[in-house]
Amino acid sequence: MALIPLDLRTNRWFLLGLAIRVAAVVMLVPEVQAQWFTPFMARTLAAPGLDPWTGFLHHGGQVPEFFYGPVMYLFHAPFTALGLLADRLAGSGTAFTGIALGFSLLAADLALLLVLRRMHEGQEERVLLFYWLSPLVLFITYWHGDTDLVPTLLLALSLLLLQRNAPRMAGVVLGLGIGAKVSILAVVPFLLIFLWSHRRHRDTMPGFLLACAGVALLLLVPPLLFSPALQQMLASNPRLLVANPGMASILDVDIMLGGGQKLYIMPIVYLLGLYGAWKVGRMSFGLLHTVLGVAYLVVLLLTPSAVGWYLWLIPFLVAFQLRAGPRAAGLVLVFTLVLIAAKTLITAAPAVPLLGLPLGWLSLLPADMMTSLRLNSLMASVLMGLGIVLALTMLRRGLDENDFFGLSQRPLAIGIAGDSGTGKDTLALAMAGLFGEGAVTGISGDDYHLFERRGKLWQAFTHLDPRANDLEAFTRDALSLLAWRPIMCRHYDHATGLFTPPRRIQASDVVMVTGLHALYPPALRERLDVGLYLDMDEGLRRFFKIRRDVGQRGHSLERVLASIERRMPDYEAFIRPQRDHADVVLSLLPADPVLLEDPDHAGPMPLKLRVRMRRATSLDRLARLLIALCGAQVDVTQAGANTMAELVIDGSDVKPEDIHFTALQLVPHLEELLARRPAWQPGMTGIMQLIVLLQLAELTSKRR
Ligand SMILES: Nc1ncnc2c1ncn2[C@@H]1O[C@H](COP(=O)(O)OP(=O)(O)O)[C@@H](O)[C@H]1O
Ligand SMILES: O=C(COP(=O)(O)O)[C@H](O)[C@H](O)COP(=O)(O)O
Repeated sequence: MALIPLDLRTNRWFLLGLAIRVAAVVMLVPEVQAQWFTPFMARTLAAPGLDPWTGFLHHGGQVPEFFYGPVMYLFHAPFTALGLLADRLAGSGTAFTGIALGFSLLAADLALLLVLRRMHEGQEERVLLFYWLSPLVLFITYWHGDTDLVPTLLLALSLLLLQRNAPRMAGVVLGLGIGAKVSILAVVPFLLIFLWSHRRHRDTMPGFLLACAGVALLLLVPPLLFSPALQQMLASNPRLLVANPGMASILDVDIMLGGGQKLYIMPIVYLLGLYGAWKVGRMSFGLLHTVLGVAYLVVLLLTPSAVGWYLWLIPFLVAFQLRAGPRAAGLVLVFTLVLIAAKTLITAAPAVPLLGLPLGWLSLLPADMMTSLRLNSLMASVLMGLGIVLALTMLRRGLDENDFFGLSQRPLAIGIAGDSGTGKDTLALAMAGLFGEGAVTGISGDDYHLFERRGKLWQAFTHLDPRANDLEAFTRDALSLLAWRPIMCRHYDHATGLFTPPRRIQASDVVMVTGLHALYPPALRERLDVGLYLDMDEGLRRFFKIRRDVGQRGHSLERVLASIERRMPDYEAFIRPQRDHADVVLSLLPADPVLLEDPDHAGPMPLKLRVRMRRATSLDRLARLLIALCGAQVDVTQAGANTMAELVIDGSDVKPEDIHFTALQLVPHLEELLARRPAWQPGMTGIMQLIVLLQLAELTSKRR
């Protein structure tokens, strides 16, 4: 129990679900476990060897007994070995071995709960409701006895690792999943399409694929080569391509083409699913969960599949219910209950050795009703109908949300304008941390200065004069990147005041357009999804600019002071007016202005942040969360007829994890939408990241 987090150990719903599970493991003996899995584990562990499958057949085992890969066997071995020992000591046949197998599944069950809680941080209570108390999980695992929880756990863990920017580890875990049950292979093309759809993930694809393939081949090739029995068991697995008389196969659904030829529906639907995923473009995590869930659902609906396969839906049904709210939960519950009723009609109820009762309400029904194909077909038809409604609902919801980055087919465009030293580069760098290094391409107005530092023409112009900058090229190149076209652009090196040779800049999922004039050209401004203007307190700006330009850019104090004074008219004429075109105006203010009087002050500079927003719903909720979760002081002024809504936030010791938790409250499926866990900055920079993210969320909700 020590592995279980305290908040779970004291949660009544968790304890209820645990009690149900333990009672089921002790009291019920599912037929598939009694007939197949327990004898296989008992016999092979009684005579351990490198090839348990052949050993089992030599000891009179029947096929198909355990048509899983070595990982499934190794997962259950520790628990069932203890059960076998208990049976040896008690002389109780395989009773304890069966119970031990049940507890082995309970361990996988608990691990999957923990994985889903990490995947949906901030929604742990509802994860308990939608997963831990799911009738489907209880029915399939503890009533019917399938062991699909193990590959489902590995699949969910692989998705969590992808979400946590660990693609190589995700590949290893997915390889283990394939080593548990080969059918997980069906997921791999969808994950590759997801990775490919994010330019920042493309270079991680080889690592992910090699790790997955390497682990899967290492686990499956040797046993398959050297164990004819395993070949026989896997090949006879009724769910694979080989159709077995009397048992369902994924090729059961077909259309006769005459002349004995058939058109198998499953391969067609699977390929259409891959094509659909490819056409979506940049896929959020939420949409990846949706695509995988719908793909599995379609496979399940099109094949009278084993009950266990429905477990693979669980992580995606949980994600769907968390995002889509009560109506979705109701739809999933109805689907689940009809599924359980339909499957109960055709599968055996577990034995109850302790009570000796023939369990199952079915024994109360007239015998002929049980075998009536009409009832069975009716249930299957209702299930198909509900399944199609569920699949369409999941797909619509997933596609709607996928628009978080604006149209998922094009880069997101964020503009940051402001005077020199107001924090444009600092904020752009912070936003790159939010979206992921490889996800952001930056284009800076400084690179479009017309002259180098020593140029004589700086006598005629200041940098703030649009005529001293090639704003046409700046606009043209920014729009090229936003159309996914690469550009060739030189760089203005502030360390030397010289231009570097042109270099190729490739577009990515997010394009940050920063510079003195980022909101100046109308053609550029109109294409931005969010326009930010940094309006730093002038005293603070001078303090920061002097410290930077003298310390990092090699200017003399006199030159910087003279430049600041000389630029004031152009600031008023060309830079400040951009503020009226911004969606958000961010102003860093000194929390302790006295510190500015000491130009040599090298310690921390406590800051406040004033935020003015055009699009500002849930302003009060944002303020409340910043106060409650970030420990900040917040003053709110609602928007007026001609004024923007305003927040003044004070709290320079705001921690990144508090900002992350605040963001999850405001944008619950944040990580799914960003397809990663964002890296937050401390203090007011982190708050600025949050404000920009909320603007993007507002933008998407408006587009829906
Ligand atoms: N959010 C911030 N928090 C703390 N200091 C900042 C922040 N933004 C800017 N600064 C300070 O101001 C200086 C200038 O910032 P910078 O991003 O280079 O401005 P710009 O790109 O607008 O010229 C930085 O060197 C840094 O010391
Ligand atoms: O005003 C700016 C813009 O840069 P920023 O907005 O980053 O301050 C710089 O002074 C010029 O680019 C020249 O740079 P340098 O002083 O290196 O010649």
